[in-house]
Amino acid sequence: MSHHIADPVVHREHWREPDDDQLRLECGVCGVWGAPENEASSIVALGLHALQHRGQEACGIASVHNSESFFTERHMGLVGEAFGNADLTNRLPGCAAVGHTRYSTAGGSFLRNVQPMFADLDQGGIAIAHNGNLTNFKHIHAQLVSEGAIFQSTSDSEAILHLIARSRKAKIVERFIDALGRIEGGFALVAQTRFKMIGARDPLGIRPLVLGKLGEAWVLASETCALDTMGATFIRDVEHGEVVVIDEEGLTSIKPFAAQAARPCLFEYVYFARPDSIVNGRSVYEVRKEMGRRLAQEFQIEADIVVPVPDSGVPAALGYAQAAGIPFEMGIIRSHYLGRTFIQPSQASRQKGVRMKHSPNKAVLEGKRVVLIDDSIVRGTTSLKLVRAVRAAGATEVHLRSASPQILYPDFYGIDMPERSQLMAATHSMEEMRAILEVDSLGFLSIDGLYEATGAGPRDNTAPQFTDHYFTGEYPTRLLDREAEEGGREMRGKKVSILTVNA
Ligand SMILES: O=P(O)(O)OC[C@H]1O[C@H](OP(=O)(O)OP(=O)(O)O)[C@H](O)[C@@H]1O
Ligand SMILES: NC(=O)CC[C@H](N)C(=O)O
Ligand SMILES: [Mg+2]
Repeated sequence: MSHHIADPVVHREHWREPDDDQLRLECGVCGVWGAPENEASSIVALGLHALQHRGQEACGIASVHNSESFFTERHMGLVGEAFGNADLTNRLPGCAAVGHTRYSTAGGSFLRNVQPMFADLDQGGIAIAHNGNLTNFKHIHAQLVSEGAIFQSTSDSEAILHLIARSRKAKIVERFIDALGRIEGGFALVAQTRFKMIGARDPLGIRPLVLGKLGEAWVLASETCALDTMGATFIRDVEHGEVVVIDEEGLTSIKPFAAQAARPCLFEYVYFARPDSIVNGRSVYEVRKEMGRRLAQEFQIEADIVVPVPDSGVPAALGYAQAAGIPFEMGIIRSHYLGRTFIQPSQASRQKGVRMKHSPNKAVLEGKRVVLIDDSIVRGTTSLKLVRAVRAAGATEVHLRSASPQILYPDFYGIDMPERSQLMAATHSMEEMRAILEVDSLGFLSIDGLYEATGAGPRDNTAPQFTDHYFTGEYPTRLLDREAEEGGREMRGKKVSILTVNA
């Protein structure tokens, strides 16, 4: 028997469209507790605007009114379209609210997967917003479904709600923590119950979460740039493995996991976070500039101009230009009217998208030897288009530099990084890449150069300061679902070779 439902993917092999394998962004989460009457949702909407770069697929806000009623709105599309210029005081009333801006990593892009997700528990409602990806979702899902759970979505985040609902503990915070004990992977969570806001970060702190204050109100957000937009003051990072509970009593910090060293995600510095954010105490802008400076030291080259691939390549190019003493020029102009990643369902339309997003600036490129700087090269689609465009605009030489090392391995913690077969550096040698990208020379920042740029010193190979699995293949956790697919092969801490890399 078959019946039509909007999302029939749960029991299929493909958890997303087979061709939908673009490097995607992250989700953004934020929440406020104790805001003036009916203002919480407007404050959260501001925070979500600032976190738009972390996800452009969908967004939502859930508010709590009078510690009694929950109001939720979930929309496909951008925050501005959903919540901009609107009076939210009636639509989403209350002094507490939580919000989410989504890029899917588990489950397709449609309304039932949009967050915050809400459940009515026996103690009252709970709304949760999740940034990250659970590495044991399929395992938990199979177990819950066999016990009779009925999932309303195909998103991994819903599993957390089921686990909270099924916990035998008495109190909501205990049930929340009970659920955290069952999930694995990367997560930054912000939840609202009738009386409390709860924030949590995974045991390694892979995903970011910061705490702030706005007058008397407490604020949680993925990045400090959201605090700035909301008008809140940064208090501190939520620590790795920490649960913060905010209610009438104030803030309570709980450390429910076995203590271990933090391993935040290095890619927040490379690409995800907004340059004006402070991540793990370091300015993202400064780190990116330093990546560029180190890139210039690692590869010295004669050139006339340094050109960034906007947006995220800009600070590294600035650092490079300053260190190399070569003028920085905006040789590529980026359209303001296209999203950060112009996701298209096919490779052909993706290529067209890259063409629409960036245009060469002939006036500065003509007759010049160009160093082109991007933060990362994933599939190579952006690079090849731009190299051709820069040459067509009259550049005499093009030297391409990536301000991060070669991306060789997929991510399972909230970055929708493609499989190795799609990653250019995983399937080609340096010389092959140079030839395919049609550049005079090609260079990638070393892993130590990247670590140094963060201010953390060189990579400590026995206890790395960050998780850098996309560069090294060393995953900081076990990967239950993936390991099951790989026939039970342990992947944690190992150099994983799913496909052979050409030297
Ligand atoms: O090798 P590729 O598969 O083409 O992917 C790499 C590109 O994707 C990212 O930019 P994106 O367009 O997502 O965002 P940005 O505008 O913030 O740079 C990244 O900064 C690279 O430019
Ligand atoms: N990028 C993310 O953090 C996504 C969150 C969640 N896994 C989802 O797919 O909705
Ligand atoms: Mg880019």
